[in-house]
Amino acid sequence: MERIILVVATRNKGKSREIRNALNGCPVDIKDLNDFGPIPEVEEDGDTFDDNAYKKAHFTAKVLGVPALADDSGLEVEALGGAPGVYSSRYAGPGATDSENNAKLLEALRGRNDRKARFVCVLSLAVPMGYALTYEAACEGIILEAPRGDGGFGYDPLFYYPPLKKTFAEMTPEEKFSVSHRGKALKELQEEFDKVMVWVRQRLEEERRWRLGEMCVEAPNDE
Ligand SMILES: O=P(O)(O)OP(=O)(O)OP(=O)(O)OC[C@H]1O[C@@H](n2cnc3c(O)ncnc32)[C@H](O)[C@@H]1O
Ligand SMILES: [Mg+2]
Repeated sequence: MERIILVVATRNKGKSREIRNALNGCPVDIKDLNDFGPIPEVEEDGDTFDDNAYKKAHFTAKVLGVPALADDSGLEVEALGGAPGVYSSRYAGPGATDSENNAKLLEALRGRNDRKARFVCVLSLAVPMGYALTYEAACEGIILEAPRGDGGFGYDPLFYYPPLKKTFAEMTPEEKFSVSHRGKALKELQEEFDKVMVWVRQRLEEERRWRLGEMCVEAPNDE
């Protein structure tokens, strides 16, 4: 049987590495956005991780004509009312670097004792016609007063995970995968991967027949 192509729809190298490592060995041909010509960026204007994950996955699947897996994730800090949340990648402004975002977070929490936070990850796997599967997970921790460790990406050096007494940036990739928001969501996807591939094949077949006018299926609402 022909292998399914799955494109990992992220421009974040840290995320891409974690997702590709997790799916390595799964019966699918993993591609990333660099394997295709340049495609426009999606505007991440949804109010929730869920909305943005679906938007990125569906847009990419539609443009490239192959199933796509997107990740929308971020950090929710309790004392900041859940900020930076869906704005995590641009907390310090459009195009902000990880260190600018981290500096802004430290500033926002300066002098605060309540430093509880959680990382959230929503994965959306969409086919070109718009059907999608969703996986979601979170991981709770504490925001430190200064960065520790040089692994990982994003807010990892500030995110301390008490059960392992390490920040995400001090963990090996395997340790981070075993406890992180993205690791947990990816494990759920891995566990039912065979079923997911059956579902994808069915949707692609429906789509093919639908294009040929052989059947009348209702496409889900497109945004
Ligand atoms: O949209 P794509 O192209 O996937 O890449 P992005 O970096 O813009 O990703 P998001 O829109 O989902 O923003 C998520 C931000 O949250 C942060 N983040 C998410 N997961 C993280 C993790 O595992 N460790 C550290 N920071 C993380 C990081 O700053 C990301 O830029
Ligand atoms: Mg983004």
